Amino acid sequence: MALRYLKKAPKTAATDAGETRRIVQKILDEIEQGGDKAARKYALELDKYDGNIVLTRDEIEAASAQVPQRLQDDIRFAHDNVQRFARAQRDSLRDFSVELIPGLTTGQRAIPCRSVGCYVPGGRYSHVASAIMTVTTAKVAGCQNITACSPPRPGVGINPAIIFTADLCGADRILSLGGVQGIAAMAYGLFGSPPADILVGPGNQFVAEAKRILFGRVGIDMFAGPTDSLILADSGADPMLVAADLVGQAEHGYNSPVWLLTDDQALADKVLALVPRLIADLPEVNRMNADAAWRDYAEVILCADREEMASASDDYAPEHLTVQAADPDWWLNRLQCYGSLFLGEETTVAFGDKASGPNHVLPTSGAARYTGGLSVHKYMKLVTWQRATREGARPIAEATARISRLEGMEGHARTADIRLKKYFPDTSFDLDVAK
Ligand SMILES: NC(=O)C1=CN([C@@H]2O[C@H](COP(=O)(O)OP(=O)(O)OC[C@H]3O[C@@H](n4cnc5c(N)ncnc54)[C@H](O)[C@@H]3O)[C@@H](O)[C@H]2O)C=CC1
Ligand SMILES: O=C(O)[C@@H](O)CS(=O)(=O)O
Ligand SMILES: [Zn+2]
Repeated sequence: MALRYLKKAPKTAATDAGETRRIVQKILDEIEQGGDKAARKYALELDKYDGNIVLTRDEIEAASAQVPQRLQDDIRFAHDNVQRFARAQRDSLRDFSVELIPGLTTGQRAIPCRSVGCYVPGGRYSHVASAIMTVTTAKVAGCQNITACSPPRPGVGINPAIIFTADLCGADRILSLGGVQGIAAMAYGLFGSPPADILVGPGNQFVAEAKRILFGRVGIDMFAGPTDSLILADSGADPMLVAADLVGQAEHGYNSPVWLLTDDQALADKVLALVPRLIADLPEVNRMNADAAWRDYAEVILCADREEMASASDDYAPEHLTVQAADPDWWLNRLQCYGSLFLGEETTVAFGDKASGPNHVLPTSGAARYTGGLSVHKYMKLVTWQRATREGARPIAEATARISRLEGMEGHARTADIRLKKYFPDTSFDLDVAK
């Protein structure tokens, strides 16, 4: 059966992409030319901030002292879970060596990137949890030089809880800069920071586009832009929990899609009735975000059965995927495209967002078709090495000479010839390509 849209979105992640690209490219170009001064200009223009950019130790201590003890304890609890999950990831990655043929030993090493730039979003909300996710994971990976940046609030600076968290998790430097200017400062090495080898962290469409444009010149974790979330629910799901979870993630921003796929029309109807009520009950900023996201980006789709639900879900490749349906193991085995999966109503996306351990920096806008979320592995380069004895080199050199000649690469072939001649002077080799 064809999917039946009970609610179809007029907008998608591609809406306004060209305009975003134009804006971001202009800011990047200006900051590359103008350095610190141009970055400061944008901090003033976009975030109404002209204060100190690189936080001093005194400023960090003063900000930390403003964070109430219980909140500090909660942040430490979340940090501990994220750290333990990241350590398990690091331990799943191992160096190895293998003798492929006698005398030829090859190997893999995982080497952490030296210099990391962590973006911590802070425009609409104060994303303390994002500081935990990016900085902690870089630290566990073994990165030596970690810079974090986050948008200052007008005239005041970064939210104190973000400063406390970035420092707790191991940031070596904190910059009061948001958006494209923050990303540019870390990529280009402004304000005395070393240029980043890799930029990580989530952000709005401007931040995500800046990372995308800079990719190649620096590494990036992935395209982690406006949050999106999909729920798979069957007739056994609790409509109130489904509706609350959709609204919970729609509050991220006016462009944060939420999608519901179900094989039960009665459930869909109840959720469709509940969502506007839950949105109306939110505080003002959250309500405005969720209202626009629901109106412009949300979809509710009726499917024939769970197989059709799973297949359609893989096409969306959502950042967050929640299953509120029977037989969680079936879904775990069947689903293939998502950033992070939440099985059963006892867990929910917000748990992963804030405290449970698996990273919340995740691929958006369909990027989950080809990548997972932020992990220790994203900060590590998997490099290879090889060494050989003269006997081990012999068959490799023979094959190399002939393959190189077949390709027309005579210079390559001669690097093999010269070794065979040196190591086996009394042997003659047929190193020509067969005519
Ligand atoms: N994919 C993921 O893993 C996660 C994604 N997010 C997403 O991060 C985003 C956070 O967005 P925000 O609250 O906006 O904070 P943000 O920190 O990403 O962006 C704020 C900055 O945007 C810049 N900006 C605002 N308007 C601009 C304009 N017209 N032109 C150029 N620059 C402009 C300002 O410089 C400001 O500092 C949300 O979309 C949220 O869904 C958040 C957490 C995780
Ligand atoms: O996209 C995400 O992962 C966000 O939902 C994380 S948070 O809720 O902003 O912490
Ligand atoms: Zn969230």
